[in-house]
Amino acid sequence: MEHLLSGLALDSEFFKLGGTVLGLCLLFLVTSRYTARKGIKAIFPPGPTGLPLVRNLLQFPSHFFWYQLDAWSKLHGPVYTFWIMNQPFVVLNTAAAAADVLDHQSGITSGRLQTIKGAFYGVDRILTTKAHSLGWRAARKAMHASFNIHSTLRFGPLQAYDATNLCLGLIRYPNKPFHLHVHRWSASIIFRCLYGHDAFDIEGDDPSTNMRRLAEELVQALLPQNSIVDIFPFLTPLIQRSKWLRREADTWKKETDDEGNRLYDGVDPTATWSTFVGDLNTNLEKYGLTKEDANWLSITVYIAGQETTAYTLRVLMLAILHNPAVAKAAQSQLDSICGSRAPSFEHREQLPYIEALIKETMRWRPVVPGGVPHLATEDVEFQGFVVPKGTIFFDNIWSQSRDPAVYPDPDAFDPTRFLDAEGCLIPQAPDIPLLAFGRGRRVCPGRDFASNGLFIVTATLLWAFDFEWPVDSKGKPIMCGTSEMEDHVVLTTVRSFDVKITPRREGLEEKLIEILAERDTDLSV
Ligand code: HEM
Repeated sequence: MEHLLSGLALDSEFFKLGGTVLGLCLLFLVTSRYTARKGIKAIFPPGPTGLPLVRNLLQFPSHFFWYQLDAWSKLHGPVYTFWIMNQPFVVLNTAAAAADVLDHQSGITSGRLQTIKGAFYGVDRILTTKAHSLGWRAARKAMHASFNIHSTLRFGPLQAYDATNLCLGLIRYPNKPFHLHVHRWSASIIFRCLYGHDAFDIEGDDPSTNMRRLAEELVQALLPQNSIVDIFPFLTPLIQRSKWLRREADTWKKETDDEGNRLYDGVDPTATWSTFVGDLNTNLEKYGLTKEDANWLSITVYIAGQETTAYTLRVLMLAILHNPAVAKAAQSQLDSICGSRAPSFEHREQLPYIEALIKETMRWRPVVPGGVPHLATEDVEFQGFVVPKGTIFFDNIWSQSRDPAVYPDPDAFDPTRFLDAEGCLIPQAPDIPLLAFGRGRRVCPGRDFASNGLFIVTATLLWAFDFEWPVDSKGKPIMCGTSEMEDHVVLTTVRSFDVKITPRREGLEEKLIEILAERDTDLSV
């Protein structure tokens, strides 16, 4: 009984065999909330055949589920359905299919799974997992006010500062693993735009440690195999009545609430860039939020924005190391536009190759490859199919990004696919946005902020350094393969690897210190 809420035999052979997969949102393995409804004639897209009763459950790998979704897409085409028990999952494998369902019908395809264990953890306070409701709308509105394409520019100076600080950290602490540098960089940016304060130092305290731990605990707690209550919902009243059975969820909620409030109440009033929390606090009434909502929204922004951005930069570095010609082309454009001046946002329009490099990184190895599942809140008709309310849609970003009809030779890493013959960025087709950020009403609200941060950091890194694989004692490069990915439930990134950096400019360290001083002034203006 002890682990009733916290998990059913985590190592259970049953789940090891085929059960686990779908991260935060796929808790419905056995007890789906979906019930086939009388009165409508459902026409599901055909998909893989499964076994009686469990259907496709045992065909699911316990890790990297998007590779299985991709393999099925090769057999069943742009859309197919797979089933876990009686729960249908419709997988959207082309940008056109995803646009048809998630963009053009977003009013009825923007729900999220709600699970019993999730309710114990209070995940309806987290924007990413909130139902498509008035509360979700209020939180999105507040988020949009700070992170829309225009307002997010106010964080530019701090993103430029932290990009420079990352470069300085790489020079000063060359033995520190690259992924830790990157983690500090992305945590510092998101943290500072939320709460203010100074940039994180690479060797000092990491003020985001607690939040990161709590985020990881939540992801683990909500894994399908860790949620017996979603498998046997009749246990719900028992757990509701027992503090002892609820204690893990209650402890998590309290700790997260306390940590969030500590950070929220400690927002730096001297920050000159108008912090997200500062804006929320001033406008609670306008956004229709309580202080508790605002606290949880800030927590969400940290959780949703930190790893995704860091993981993308790790992939970008992997791509550069495997494609030195790409790094050279980017550096040649940087040198001709910026010369000895560090790149800034003012140079952005003249650096289309950097933009293309970032887009290609997100296409080549999207860090949310299976998307975040959307729930149909009404019956949905598309392409001759009728999919009932309660169906879960997978925005299969992985397969969409490697559709050869849209991206010829999809395995190649080639930023020029986003450029025209003159080297200018090709305008985005309406149904093919940057796929990595998802779709419809749920599209990532931090996408402009993330793109800005990735632009300035990529430009600054490539302006400052040459990157190579380090070598072993025999002079052999210590490489990481392009498919050596890690599975982080709904996220993925490349495994950690070392990088050899060589400054591209005389006196780079001093120059970076000067730039930091200038950028510090920009921050205080
Ligand atoms: C490269 C970095 C990032 C990637 C690849 C990424 C990707 C995504 C994806 C795929 C979704 C799901 C969209 C859908 O359901 O269709 C999402 C949702 C979300 N993202 Fe991002 N994201 C990134 C950075 C950020 C940042 C920096 C923030 C915050 C400033 C953020 C905040 C959110 C939030 C709050 C949601 C949930 C939206 C909702 O459910 O209504 N993301 N993101």
